[in-house]
Amino acid sequence: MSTPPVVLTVAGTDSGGAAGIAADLAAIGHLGCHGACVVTAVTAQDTTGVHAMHAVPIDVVDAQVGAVLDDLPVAVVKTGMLGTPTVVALVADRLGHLPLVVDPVLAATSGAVLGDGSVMDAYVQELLPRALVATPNHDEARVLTGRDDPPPDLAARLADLGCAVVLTGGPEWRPGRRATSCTDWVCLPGGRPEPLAHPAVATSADHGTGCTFASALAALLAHPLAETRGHCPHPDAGSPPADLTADVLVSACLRAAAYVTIQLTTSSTWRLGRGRGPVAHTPPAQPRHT
Ligand SMILES: Nc1ncnc2c1ncn2[C@@H]1O[C@H](COP(=O)(O)OP(=O)(O)O)[C@@H](O)[C@H]1O
Ligand SMILES: Cc1ncc(COP(=O)(O)OP(=O)(O)O)c(N)n1
Repeated sequence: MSTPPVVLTVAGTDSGGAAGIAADLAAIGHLGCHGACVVTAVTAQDTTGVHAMHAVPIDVVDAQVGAVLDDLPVAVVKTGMLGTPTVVALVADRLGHLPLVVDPVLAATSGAVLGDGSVMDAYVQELLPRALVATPNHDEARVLTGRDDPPPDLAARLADLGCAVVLTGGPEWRPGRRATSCTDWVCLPGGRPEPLAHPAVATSADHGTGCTFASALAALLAHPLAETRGHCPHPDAGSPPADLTADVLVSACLRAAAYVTIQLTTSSTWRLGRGRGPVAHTPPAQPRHT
């Protein structure tokens, strides 16, 4: 195997091994990249919720960033739980010259707040304008825009900040009806939102799905970006790539959603924990060809 592209995840830990760094490093590795990590926060978390949180001191976050940048040719940075506006600003400042896939984590599905209003403001003002791609879910998009609009309108509004947007959507369960599909909305700055639909997996083992999708997308973008920009983008290489075409983004989104679907199918028969179980982080099973 040739040298893999490096994807750096900047995120929090989940003691239950479902979301955050655990999900990120598994997806990044499964999709042929080397994962490096900067830990921003430690959470005491399980399948039922988040029980405690500790923000890693900013000088230690900064030292982790420095250690990675000094030694490894980072192709893409993926961000998850950043936790404080200071960490959001540090990422924009120290990593803003690299292609950034920003998952603007503000809350866990269990309801726990992982980023408050000041973090939300920092995303809008400092990080999203420098990102290559943002991957909010519908709730995060509503909070970031302050509007309660349909997903395609929110995707277009966020893309006006200057980044491509993949607004993710899990299955919509309505009383008496089983959802059969999920729709993600993709929008490039100045472009029209396009729906990408894929089959829904019926499962309650989906904790960590958003982290897994964003990391899979980062890994799948790292391959073409490392190829066109060279394997070792120097920290001073300049502005983020203008080479993210709609075709490249859509293809990476479809493949990231297919990876998530395979992992959700695997974990759908597991019985782990008392709440929403983890999405599988075991090596992916081959998709079935009928
Ligand atoms: N039950 C499911 N079956 C298939 N795909 C799913 C399912 N739930 C979520 N996904 C997909 O996983 C990705 C992230 O989902 P989403 O639920 O929006 O993340 P989050 O955990 O941040 O809310 C999207 O591509 C979404 O369509
Ligand atoms: C440490 C940590 N980071 C992120 C999340 C959110 O995870 P996500 O996959 O977006 O969604 P849920 O799994 O919470 O539905 C988290 N819970 N913990």
